[in-house]
Amino acid sequence: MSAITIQRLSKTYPGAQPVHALDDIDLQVRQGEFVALLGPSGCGKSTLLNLIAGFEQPSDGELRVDGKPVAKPGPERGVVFQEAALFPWLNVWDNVVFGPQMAGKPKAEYEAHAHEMLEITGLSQFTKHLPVQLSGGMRQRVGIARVLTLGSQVLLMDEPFGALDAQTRLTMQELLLSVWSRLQKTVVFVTHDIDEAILLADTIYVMSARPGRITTRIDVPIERPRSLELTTSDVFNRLKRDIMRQIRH
Ligand SMILES: Nc1ncnc2c1ncn2[C@@H]1O[C@H](COP(=O)(O)OP(=O)(O)OP(=O)(O)O)[C@@H](O)[C@H]1O
Repeated sequence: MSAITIQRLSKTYPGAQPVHALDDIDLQVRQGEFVALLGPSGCGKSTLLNLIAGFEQPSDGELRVDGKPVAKPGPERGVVFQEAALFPWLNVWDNVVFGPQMAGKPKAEYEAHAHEMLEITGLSQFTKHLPVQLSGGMRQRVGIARVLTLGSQVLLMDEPFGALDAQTRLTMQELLLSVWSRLQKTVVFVTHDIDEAILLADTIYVMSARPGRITTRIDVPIERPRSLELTTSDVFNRLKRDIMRQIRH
């Protein structure tokens, strides 16, 4: 069974001038697959992600995660935004365990897991730091550790590295590759950066604007494990040229 099944999905935002944000979207995401949604600003990438997250409801069509229709947000679908919305008065540890604590889980059920997720995201030495004491990249790591600690099998990432400087962005892409290969989560990753999509994803869906549609599906024919050096290879550049051509069309 696919982790995410989307069929003939459309979304129109109502209003005096309704916005037809998505039209006739078909998409299947396998368990453990890394999918990138790539397209220009306004093509509906965030709308699609918000529908999968359950923040919005489709106007038409079907959307299932693990076979069940999505009716509302849930802990099995963790969302990482461009800015990690951390509680500024809580330290890293308390931010990361906030979800399981609020869900009333006993410490024994989440503590060891939270420590492991903090280790995987390189935060073990920073558990007592407040968000204000961390860089943007470190705050995003906390955001990722938090959804991993929640136990979400599906990670929905909306330009999570879009606000970071170029160097930090590369470090975070490497971190995400390593987290993904260790934990085999299903990831839907929104970006308008072609390099980022090729480096990270198994499959890239290219979207066009107004109304947002999927124009092309690309299987990234690059073996894993992947590293940043890939981005200067011939196969990478050929694929990048192809995608740029398709986006221009
Ligand atoms: N809540 C809303 N109400 C009305 N229109 C909306 C709403 N959210 C998004 N839209 C519109 O839907 C269209 C798609 O927006 P969306 O944010 O999904 O695109 P995007 O591809 O993620 O863009 P960006 O890369 O700039 O974030 C845009 O025209 C946007 O203005």
